[in-house]
Amino acid sequence: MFTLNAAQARIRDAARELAKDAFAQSAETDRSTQYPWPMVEKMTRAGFMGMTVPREWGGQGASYLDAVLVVEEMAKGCAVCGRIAVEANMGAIGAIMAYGTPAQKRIAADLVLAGDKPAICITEPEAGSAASEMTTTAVKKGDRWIINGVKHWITGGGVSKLHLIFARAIEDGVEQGIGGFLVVRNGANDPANLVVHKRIPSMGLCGMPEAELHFRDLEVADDMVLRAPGGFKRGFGKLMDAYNGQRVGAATAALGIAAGAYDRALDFVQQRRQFGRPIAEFQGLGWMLADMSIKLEASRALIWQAAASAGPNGFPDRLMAARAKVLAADSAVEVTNMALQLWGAAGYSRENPMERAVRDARMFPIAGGTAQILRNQVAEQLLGRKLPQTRDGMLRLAMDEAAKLAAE
Ligand SMILES: CC(C)(COP(=O)(O)OP(=O)(O)OC[C@H]1O[C@@H](n2cnc3c(N)ncnc32)[C@H](O)[C@@H]1OP(=O)(O)O)[C@@H](O)C(=O)NCCC(=O)NCCSC(=O)CCS(=O)O
Ligand SMILES: Cc1cc2nc3c(=O)[nH]c(=O)nc-3n(C[C@H](O)[C@H](O)[C@H](O)COP(=O)(O)OP(=O)(O)OC[C@H]3O[C@@H](n4cnc5c(N)ncnc54)[C@H](O)[C@@H]3O)c2cc1C
Repeated sequence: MFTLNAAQARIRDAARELAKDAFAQSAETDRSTQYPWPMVEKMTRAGFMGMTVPREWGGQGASYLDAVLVVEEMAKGCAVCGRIAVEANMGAIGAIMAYGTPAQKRIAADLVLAGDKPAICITEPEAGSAASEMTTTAVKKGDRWIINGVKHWITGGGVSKLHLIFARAIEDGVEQGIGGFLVVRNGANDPANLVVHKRIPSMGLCGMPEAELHFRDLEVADDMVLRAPGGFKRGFGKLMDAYNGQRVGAATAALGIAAGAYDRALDFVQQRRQFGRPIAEFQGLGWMLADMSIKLEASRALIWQAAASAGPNGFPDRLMAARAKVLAADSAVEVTNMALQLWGAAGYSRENPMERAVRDARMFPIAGGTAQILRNQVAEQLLGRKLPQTRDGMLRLAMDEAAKLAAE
């Protein structure tokens, strides 16, 4: 069981205070679909952007556990702000701080500490869950790499400056594996060959742009290649290792949205009266509140366990991250729906925050590895073996096993 120490409690309390401002503007962010820049400025001043960046690069060297405390509180007030806190502390920035050159770390730290939320560019129209089937290429030409391809559902596309692009690295016509390529976008047309093709309208989290990005002969200098240990051959695995941090962050954003809805439902049922008494007195509603709190506490326990598994310079454990994300994402969908139900028709109104919480929560069993894919990953870790999802992968596995049996 975890108890927060005094420093962690202070971080949580500071975030809880700022989340009041975040809540005050969250309906307008949802309505306008505009990125909440005023809140980003406040989060930057509060030290919540880039808090996990090591001290030597100007950050606080905060742990993943510190960061999830901030993400949960910010997401309780404003789901978009919660997601901003995730990507400003985990995912791309975590990968760069682990694998980057000093120059790359300097660039990334300066951007994030000044309020940038990096974009991580993995998914393609034909490679979603099957992300390793991506077709975006980076072809080496002299001391540069030329990137061509399309990524979609890129969170922050159009507002983010720092981009970590996953692409197939090709040298001398030979594919080397999947690598990470860093590109800084400084404005609408810079670099011109990173095109924000369109914004994808979404159901929830409406102040966060989701975009389709086109790379058309986008040039990346060799010194902006993020080289993880093991080179391109291990590139995808190493980048996914870092991505486990963002999975824990996404789980926490889901938890925060659900916890915010729960708090508001708990208040509501004690105020709202029907049949001459507060609706909280109806046993069926009490059981709903009980189930909601159980799901939230269980999610928080798995999230904190996963965050704490990272250790000082590592990433959260893959199995723990997947478990936490599955539970928190599925629970957020259930808990926000129950919270809306407790508010009755008022919950269904766009004048109140409940319907927004339901829409905001819905992304989490999809993005960051779907609920189904992450269950596959949990099963793989439990069984200690790969569970290939392609037909030829299954066939190869069966043939290997048959060959082994024949040899015995
Ligand atoms: C991993 C998958 C894409 C399945 O693809 P494959 O079957 O080709 O992959 P594997 O053989 O399982 O893995 C290849 C390689 O990578 C290593 N790996 C994979 N996952 C992890 C991990 N979580 N942690 C550490 N290492 C990992 C694996 O061990 C292999 O390494 P070796 O070759 O053995 O050395 C698929 O399972 C998958 O994860 N799909 C989901 C894709 C996804 O999560 N996309 C997220 C996009 S970003 C986003 O959505 C942001 C939203 S947010 O709010 O955060
Ligand atoms: C709001 C939002 C933000 C996102 N942000 C980013 C981002 O910043 N960067 C980025 O790169 N991507 C991002 N994504 C993309 C996200 O990672 C993908 O949507 C996700 O990986 C699933 O891919 P897909 O949508 O193509 O679904 P598909 O892979 O086509 O899956 C469709 C359905 O089939 C199921 N399925 C697929 N394969 C299997 C299997 N083997 N076993 C069982 N079920 C399976 C899935 O679970 C799902 O239910 C975001 C998505 C959303 C919705």
